[in-house]
Amino acid sequence: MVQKVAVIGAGPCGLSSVKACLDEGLEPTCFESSDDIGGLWRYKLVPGRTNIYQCVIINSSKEMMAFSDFPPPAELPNSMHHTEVLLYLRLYAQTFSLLQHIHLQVGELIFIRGRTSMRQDSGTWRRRRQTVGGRRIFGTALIMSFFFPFFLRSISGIESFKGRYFHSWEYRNAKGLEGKRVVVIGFGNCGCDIAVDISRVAERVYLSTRSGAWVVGRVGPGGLPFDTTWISRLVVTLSSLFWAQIPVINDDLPGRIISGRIQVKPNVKEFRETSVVFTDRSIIDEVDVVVFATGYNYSFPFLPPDLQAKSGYRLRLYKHVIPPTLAHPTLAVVGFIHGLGAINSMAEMQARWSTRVFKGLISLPAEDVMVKEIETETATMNQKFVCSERNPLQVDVIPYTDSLAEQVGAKPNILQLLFTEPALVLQVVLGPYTSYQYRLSGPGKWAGARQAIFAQKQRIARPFRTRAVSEEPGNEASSKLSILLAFITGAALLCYLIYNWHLPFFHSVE
Ligand SMILES: Cc1cc2nc3c(=O)[nH]c(=O)nc-3n(C[C@H](O)[C@H](O)[C@H](O)COP(=O)(O)OP(=O)(O)OC[C@H]3O[C@@H](n4cnc5c(N)ncnc54)[C@H](O)[C@@H]3O)c2cc1C
Repeated sequence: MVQKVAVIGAGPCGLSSVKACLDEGLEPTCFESSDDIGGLWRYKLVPGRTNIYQCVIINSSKEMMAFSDFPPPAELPNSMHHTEVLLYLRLYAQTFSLLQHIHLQVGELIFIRGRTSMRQDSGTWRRRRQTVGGRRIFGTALIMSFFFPFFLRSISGIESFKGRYFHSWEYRNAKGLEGKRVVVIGFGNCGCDIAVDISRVAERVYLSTRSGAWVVGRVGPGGLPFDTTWISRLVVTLSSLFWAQIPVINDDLPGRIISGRIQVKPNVKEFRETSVVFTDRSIIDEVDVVVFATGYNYSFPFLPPDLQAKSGYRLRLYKHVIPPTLAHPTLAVVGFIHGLGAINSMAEMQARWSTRVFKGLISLPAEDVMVKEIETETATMNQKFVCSERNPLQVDVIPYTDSLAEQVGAKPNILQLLFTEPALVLQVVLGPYTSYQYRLSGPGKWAGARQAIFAQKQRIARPFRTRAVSEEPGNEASSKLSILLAFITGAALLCYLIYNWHLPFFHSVE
């Protein structure tokens, strides 16, 4: 009998989960509470469950965020606006006929475990609300992660503050903030994006940070996307000790700081009626608006409480996916993961791994072994990364995804490829770490994967080709000269870096 799988949410992780089920011959039904697919990437003027602001541009470049068997259209820009991310998701859903498996506007869902007796877990899941499709029993469930805004209400005096304050979750655009004095609290990606956006119209923006961050631009060497140069198997292996904290991706922030439009401040100590006091005792008066870009907490309200056990700040999930305490491994959490890279490819691999666990093709260790592994991993994670309630977990993206891919049977065999296809190995090891490499072999092998890898540089270059450039001999000579100059500049830069121990394109804001 075909196993039925309930997939909750039709955001990027839900869509790739539906596809993973279909690829494995399972029968998915996806339940989406809103009226459309796309999750967070469907911009709504009125705040909904998941939200983005009007200016959001994706942090990872298009090739780095692509699903493993669906390269984005070459003509899309490398750093896509949220409308283009949504377009990509719609194309993905259409191409793989996912829409027919998705129910929209299903209302709130609660899943309860099926039981064969009072004590015996049957391993099935039953939907409690029956708005769509009547009573349904599912063999397995794939759920996405759900976040809610985290307010720093602990800062004293917020109740006496007479200005306006809100969480970044409510922010859409800078309308209404013209000429205002605004304090943005939080130096993460949202806080920095929003501070930059508001700083174009406000009188002044103050950006408060507790511990600073590395700020990285999207534009890397040669005008190419930064991540396609810096996130390769080789570079990441060589620099794995470098990233204790996920950097802030922002091209405009340094320019706004240097021009004084944004002033960086330390942590907020207290609020007064019209002013904000910082921990260095400096005070900003006549503050009109405070934006709490203080991140998100997660919650899985539809799950039984015993499955919400935590290890450190993270949920206690084996491989960050499956609760170890279930009598039957029939529930997986997909996309509850952070690392230096796009969530899409990690979540997609989690879904591929989960569906094979559901089918019994991957067997899990005994409960105590899984629990021990989770605790050890949590301890290592806490040592290596800056984890907190709002950044509950972080992984090294490549080793983590490889470890799942290995069990799926889709990890690229680099040693073997070295002998059979050395040109491909160069792309896989030195080229951008794109997810097509997980479709070269094994279950889910895609005939187009090899070509997708070889053509990724052309797809990256395509949006830059906006005009015809003449190929006159003069141009050739000047391009040779450019290469020579680039070489000399590179050598000089390297000497400078070694001397000063800095890396380009990174700005540390403390
Ligand atoms: C401002 C912002 C920028 C970001 N930028 C990036 C980026 O550049 N790169 C990146 O990799 N990640 C980024 N992220 C992270 C982002 O969370 C992921 O890109 C991605 O959207 C996660 O996919 P998801 O499917 O898990 O969740 P979502 O996209 O949030 O989708 C979840 C879906 O589930 C539905 N749902 C929720 N509860 C229920 C329920 N009870 N029943 C049924 N349906 C339900 C929601 O309506 C929604 O459609 C960003 C996040 C934010 C907030």
